[in-house]
Amino acid sequence: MNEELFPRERTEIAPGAVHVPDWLGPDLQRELVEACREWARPPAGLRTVRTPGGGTMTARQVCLGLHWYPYGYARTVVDGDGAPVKPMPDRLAELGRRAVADAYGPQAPDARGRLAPAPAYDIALVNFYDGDARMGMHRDAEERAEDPVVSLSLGDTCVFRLGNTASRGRPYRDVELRSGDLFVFGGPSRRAYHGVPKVLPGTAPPALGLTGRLNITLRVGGLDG
Ligand SMILES: O=C(O)CCC(=O)C(=O)O
Ligand SMILES: [Fe+2]
Repeated sequence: MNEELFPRERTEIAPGAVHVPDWLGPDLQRELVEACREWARPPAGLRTVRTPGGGTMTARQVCLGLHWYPYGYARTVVDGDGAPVKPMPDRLAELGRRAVADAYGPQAPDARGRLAPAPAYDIALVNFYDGDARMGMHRDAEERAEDPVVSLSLGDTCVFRLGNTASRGRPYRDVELRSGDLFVFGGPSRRAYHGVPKVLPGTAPPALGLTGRLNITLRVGGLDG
C-alpha cells in the first residue's frame, strides 16, 4: 500500500548509495519475517551483542553464513552460545544479486567487453529493533570484499543515516526506510559511516504481523583463503 500523493521514487542518496522504495512486495515481506523468526531460534539464534567497551547494542542480532561479532567474523557464535552459525540461504544470496541489479541498473561492460561477476553474498545479519532500539554510526569494515552492502527493511519505519567515509559526523543524509524498502551502498559509499538514529514505533504495515523493525543486511565477506 502506498498512501503518498506521489509514489516515492528510487533515489541515489550519495554516489553508490541507492534507496529503492517498496522493493519487496507484501508476500515476500511476510515470508522473510517468518524466515527471520526461524533464524532467531537457538542454537545460534538472536542475541544481544556486547561491545568491547562494556556496552550492549540495543538492536538484537542473528547472523547467517558467517558470524559477525565486535569486530570480526567467525564460524561459530564466539560471543554467545558457541554453536555453529546457521548457513546462508541460497534465496537470500539470490535476493542480494537481484537487489544490486535493480538498484544500479544493467552494468556497463569493461574495456574488453566483459561484465563483472554478480556479487556472491555469503553473509546475512538480521537486526531486530524494538521501539527504543537504535544503531550508532559505524562502518561495515570487517569484510575484505568491496561488493555493495544490501539492506532490506521490514516492519516499523526507521530513520537511516548515511554519512561520509571520513568521520561519524556531518555531512550525512537521513532517509526514511519503510517496510519493503531496499537500500544498497557500494562503490564510493561502501565504507561510509551509517546508523539508525530512530525507529518509529507502530508504523509497520498491520498485515505483516510484526511489532518492531527487522533489517536484513547482506554482505560479501571475501574472507575465505
Ligand atoms: O538496520 C539497519 O538498517 C542498518 C544495519 C547495519 O548497519 C548493520 O547491521 O551493519
Ligand atoms: Fe552497518
